[in-house]
Amino acid sequence: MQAEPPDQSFCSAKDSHFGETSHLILSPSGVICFAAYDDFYRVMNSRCAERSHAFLTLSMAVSPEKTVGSLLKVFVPMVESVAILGGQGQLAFELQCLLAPDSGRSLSILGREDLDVTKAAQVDAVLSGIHPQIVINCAAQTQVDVAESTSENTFAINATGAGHVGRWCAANRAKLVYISTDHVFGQAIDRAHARPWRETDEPQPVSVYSRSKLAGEQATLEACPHSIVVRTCGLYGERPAKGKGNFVQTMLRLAQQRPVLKVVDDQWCTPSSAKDVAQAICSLLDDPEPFDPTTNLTSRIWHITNTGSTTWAQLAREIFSLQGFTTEVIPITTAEFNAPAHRPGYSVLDTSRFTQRYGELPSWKEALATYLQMLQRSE
Ligand SMILES: NC(=O)C1=CN([C@@H]2O[C@H](COP(=O)(O)OP(=O)(O)OC[C@H]3O[C@@H](n4cnc5c(N)ncnc54)[C@H](OP(=O)(O)O)[C@@H]3O)[C@@H](O)[C@H]2O)C=CC1
Ligand SMILES: Cc1cn([C@H]2C[C@H](O)[C@@H](COP(=O)(O)OP(=O)(O)O[C@H]3O[C@@H](C)C(=O)[C@@H](O)[C@H]3O)O2)c(=O)[nH]c1=O
Repeated sequence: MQAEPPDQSFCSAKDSHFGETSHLILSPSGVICFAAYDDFYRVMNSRCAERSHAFLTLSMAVSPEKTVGSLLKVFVPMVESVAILGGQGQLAFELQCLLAPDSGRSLSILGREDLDVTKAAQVDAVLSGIHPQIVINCAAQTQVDVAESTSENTFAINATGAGHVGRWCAANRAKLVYISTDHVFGQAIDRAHARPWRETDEPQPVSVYSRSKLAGEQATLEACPHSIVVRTCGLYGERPAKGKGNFVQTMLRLAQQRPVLKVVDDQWCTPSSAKDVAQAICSLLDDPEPFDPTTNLTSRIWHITNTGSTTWAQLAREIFSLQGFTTEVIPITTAEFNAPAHRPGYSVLDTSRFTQRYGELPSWKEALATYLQMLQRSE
């Protein structure tokens, strides 16, 4: 096979598998050449052998100071492919924007109609047809109140379906990320004595949705040794879910209809930008350590939200203030809102384990301002 003529529109991406000194250079045609390092061949050989990829070695007269053009010594297919399940959802949209092909990975976006996680045979057939090295399971029934009256279906998706995906990933040595929720910490505790929940704290889910998500976490971690769980909260993204929307866009919509809105003021959490959380998930994907199968189960759980905490009523006020709306927010209690599902009184997540290793996400106020500016630009 004749090597492709080098073109200069390469981008360089550090590859964490080979440490800081090596660079992978991605050509637009999707092959990867590199500044050669001996260990690169050893690992790449084994990787490509695993995937029965052609591993073409051309002449090997390589030295780091040569130009990209002369460094075209080894062509390898894409080294990692990613499949995102629940691919038509809010978080999946942000992930696919970040994991686009020029990030050095190939991407499969699988909506429910492409892959229904409740159907084990379809999970096996579709994933075996793609053979992703990384699976991000964003598939879920996320309508918390609807879940109260659809327990069987909710568990089939959020828990049993997660197990199907976990088993395929285990059998095919794929890394797996399961997205979970702050709602697993359902206990309504006194705000004055509360501290953010750590990954090692015992969950106390109080709704069908939160119980199904906790079961999904357990199914994932037990089925697949190379899996992690990312718990987050109150996601708002550019493409809200069909059935659920997101709180920010709901508030913007209701404010157009009513001058006064009643919003609960006794649920403390950290509503987060789906884009920021997706960026954080990409940090985890770039680091092999979190997927180390020898770590214990809780070490494979990561809390990721923007920083700070608030109530939904305070968030609503901040939305309207930033938008210059005069909408009045009347604080009410969860009991007064009287929704079908119980919700945590305090579900602020302690994200220090993630931030110590990868850095802090923006504050919830900064994230909200950025999001609203994005919405205004896209109008
Ligand atoms: N939204 C939030 O505030 C938070 C979400 N999370 C978690 O993050 C993840 C992503 O959330 P988000 O993007 O907001 O959710 P969305 O509701 O936007 O997306 C979920 C996607 O899963 C799909 N889906 C539903 N059932 C199945 C199935 N059986 N097989 C395959 N796909 C299915 C849905 O498809 P369809 O549209 O056809 O139903 C939808 O596109 C979920 O796991 C959620 O529990 C965690 C904390 C907060
Ligand atoms: C629309 C509205 C909601 N609320 C309350 C209801 C609820 O307690 C809170 C948030 O409303 P939402 O409908 O956004 O929320 P909710 O379904 O509670 O959102 C949850 O979604 C799932 C998927 C998660 O994983 C959680 O992290 C959380 O984000 O605000 C009001 O008080 N007034 C209103 O006008």
